[in-house]
Amino acid sequence: MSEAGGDKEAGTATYDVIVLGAGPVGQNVTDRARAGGLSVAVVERELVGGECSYWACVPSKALLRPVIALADVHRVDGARQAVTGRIDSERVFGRRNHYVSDWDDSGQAEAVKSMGADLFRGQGRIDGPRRVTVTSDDGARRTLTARHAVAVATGSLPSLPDLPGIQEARPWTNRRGTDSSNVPARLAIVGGGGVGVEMATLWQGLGSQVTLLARRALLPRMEPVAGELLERGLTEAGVDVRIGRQVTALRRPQPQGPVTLTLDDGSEPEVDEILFATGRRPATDDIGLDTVGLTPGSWLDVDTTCLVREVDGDWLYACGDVNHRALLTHQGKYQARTAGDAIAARAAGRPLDDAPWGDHATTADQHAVPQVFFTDPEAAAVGLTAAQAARAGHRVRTVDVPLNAAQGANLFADGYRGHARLVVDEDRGILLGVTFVGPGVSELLHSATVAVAGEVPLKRLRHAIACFPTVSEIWLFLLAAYQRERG
Ligand SMILES: Cc1cc2nc3c(=O)[nH]c(=O)nc-3n(C[C@H](O)[C@H](O)[C@H](O)COP(=O)(O)OP(=O)(O)OC[C@H]3O[C@@H](n4cnc5c(N)ncnc54)[C@H](O)[C@@H]3O)c2cc1C
Ligand SMILES: NC(=O)c1ccc[n+]([C@@H]2O[C@H](COP(=O)([O-])OP(=O)(O)OC[C@H]3O[C@@H](n4cnc5c(N)ncnc54)[C@H](O)[C@@H]3O)[C@@H](O)[C@H]2O)c1
Repeated sequence: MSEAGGDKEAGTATYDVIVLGAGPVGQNVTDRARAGGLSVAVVERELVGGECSYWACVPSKALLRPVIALADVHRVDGARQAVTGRIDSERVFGRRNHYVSDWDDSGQAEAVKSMGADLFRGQGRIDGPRRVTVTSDDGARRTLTARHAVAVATGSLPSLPDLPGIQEARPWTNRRGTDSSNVPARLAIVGGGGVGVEMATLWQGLGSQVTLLARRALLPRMEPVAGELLERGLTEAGVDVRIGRQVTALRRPQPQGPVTLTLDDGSEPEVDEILFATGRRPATDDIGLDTVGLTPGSWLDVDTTCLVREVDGDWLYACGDVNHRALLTHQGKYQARTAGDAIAARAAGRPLDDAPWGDHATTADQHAVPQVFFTDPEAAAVGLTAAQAARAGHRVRTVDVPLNAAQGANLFADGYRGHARLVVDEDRGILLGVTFVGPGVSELLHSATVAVAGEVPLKRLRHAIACFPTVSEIWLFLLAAYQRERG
């Protein structure tokens, strides 16, 4: 009997729950299933901690923070004069290396074991209902059986367009974009979503001449004002932002030489590296989906408890990026906590609390997903945009206020430039969505998330007083503008 309660024999073992993938999401399923008294096996093929810890959220924010801190200091007279040198990219890379533990996952592997789970290193594949094989690097194969559940938390991979010359160009993805310790003199970035704009901010800040190619507006899933202010910020930082441009082909005749791009306007810019930030695909092509009637390489469609809809028997769950609900670590962890608790409840024969906003429901995935892009300015939003709310059939009123209406914003940064928008459900008198764009707004977002998820009536929000002189006082101006507009 292992610590986690699995019965191990030569090459086989049985657990209550098997978790595929030990990223932040897999670890949270594990934690909650263990808290529910279940034995858990966790299978990881690369690093415990996943993409988030080593090639996405953590290294990108470790690299971005010095760039944004420097920009913030330059907006404060008196402090600006004290900072005269250039950014020290070597030290910034050292900071990043510290936060990714030099790509050594032993600390996180220990954390998984300290939950009382067993960790299996290797490629996990579903092999029919409730069964998983694990093939380790040396080819050894084990078979694990789950009494109650298999939870897929295998994340996502970069999705690259099929362009002539793309292989020869050896493009960067989020991997080299976050683990490189060389600053390319000229870097082209394709894609104006979250990865594209954060990478443009950080590599321009570290000294590259960045060209950002976006076929549509920047941050197209947010309110248009976010993309507009960000385009202005990036341009002022020196990024060559080209909206509406597409790459049609690439050439890199010498492996160490420059890359020549062909654009749809016929121009042929030359760069030293090109980074594709053109979205994600599910990491499900080699996890045995065909053995349970699903299509390899597809996103996994789940119900509110994260149970995969198209599989019978209530045993297959999918959490995090792989279910395509919201490709964000915090949202995946929320799904994981919910699914882990639902697995434990089902295993114990307890009734589920899966009505909207119940303990076993991921209701926030539909109504209150918060997101922050750590750019300059920062872009932060929760819930629906005005366009999404109108499409969903709500009777909507939008309220817009420049963030420098709040004295706290001006004291935070001289010449503060930013914007706040409320999307109000006029029938219910509650907020459907909130957007803040400006320096330092990331920490402001949770106030909006509480209001949206809590469906706090606007009448009551008037009594939630923000301190003077903080940026949060923008709530006062937003609510006053709302009252004015309603007459
Ligand atoms: C550049 C970048 C920056 C980002 N920044 C943020 C941010 O600031 N905030 C935020 O909320 N989100 C951010 N995201 C999104 C975030 O990284 C993902 O939402 C998050 O990593 C999803 O977690 P996950 O556990 O589902 O997947 P992952 O973190 O991808 O982990 C999946 C794990 O499963 C393992 N695995 C896969 N297949 C198998 C298999 N067959 N067998 C065994 N193991 C397997 C993988 O090796 C990996 O360790 C960012 C993404 C990118 C690309
Ligand atoms: N701070 C954060 O929370 C954060 C940061 C980065 C990424 N993320 C998440 O990670 C996920 C992946 O981010 P992403 O930016 O790679 O994906 P994305 O889907 O957000 O953006 C990809 C962009 O690339 C464009 N695109 C797609 N194919 C293209 C092509 N052939 N040519 C030109 N443009 C093309 C799309 O129009 C889109 O605007 C997102 O869900 C994002 O929310 C989160």
